[in-house]
Amino acid sequence: MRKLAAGNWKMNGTADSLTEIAALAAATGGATCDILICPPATLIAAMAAAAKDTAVMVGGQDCHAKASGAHTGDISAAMLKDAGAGHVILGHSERRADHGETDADVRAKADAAGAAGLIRVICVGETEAERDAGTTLKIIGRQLAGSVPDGAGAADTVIAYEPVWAIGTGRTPTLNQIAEVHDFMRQTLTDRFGAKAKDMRLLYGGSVKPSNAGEIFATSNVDGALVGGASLKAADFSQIVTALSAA
Ligand SMILES: O=C(CO)COP(=O)(O)O
Repeated sequence: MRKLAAGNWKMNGTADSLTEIAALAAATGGATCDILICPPATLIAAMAAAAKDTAVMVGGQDCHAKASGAHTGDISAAMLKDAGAGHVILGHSERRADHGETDADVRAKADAAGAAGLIRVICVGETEAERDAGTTLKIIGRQLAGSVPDGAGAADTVIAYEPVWAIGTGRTPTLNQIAEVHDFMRQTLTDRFGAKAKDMRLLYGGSVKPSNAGEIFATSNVDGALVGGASLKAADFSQIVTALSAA
């Protein structure tokens, strides 16, 4: 399977940030993994233009479950596609927390994204309280069951495990903890989707940086990363891409 280094710019970036794309493309010329940047929606079209003729792919950070209509401020999957996105992040913990998105909401958005021909990057992850309570695998299992649509396959769906307590904190799970969750996700998805789940990319996200990327990418069933802060600068993200290419 081709691995995936994905960057989530979150609510960061303006037109002047687009210079990072040329720098990223130049620094990752020999990469053997897929490279994706998900900027804020305002930058998708311009980033897609800047990334044309490079290996860098562009994605959205959310979409609405409906195809069109009276939903002020929202963006449909078809609009993302029209702007040049090929992927969309769904169910990020910040959206689950800030906008009250449920597993059912995420699944409906994932269906809409699939119908529009976007690859869905569906996020799951436990809070610190859930980990402390020993319920991590139960939570991940519930989120996978509720958020991933029927019929999902390796070509249209990527799963990102992002422990909420590791996002933007500089804290990461131990490699054993990452392996435990990723092995569990592979098994859970295989139980549901059969052989198709073997090649479904399972990303780790949460305080990935150049200094820890190599060991994380060597961990069982880790097929790439979803990177926040360290994806904003090509100088950092290119090192993560290089580490993934070498893994
Ligand atoms: O939430 C994340 C990516 O979606 C991870 O963010 P950080 O890499 O900044 O911890």
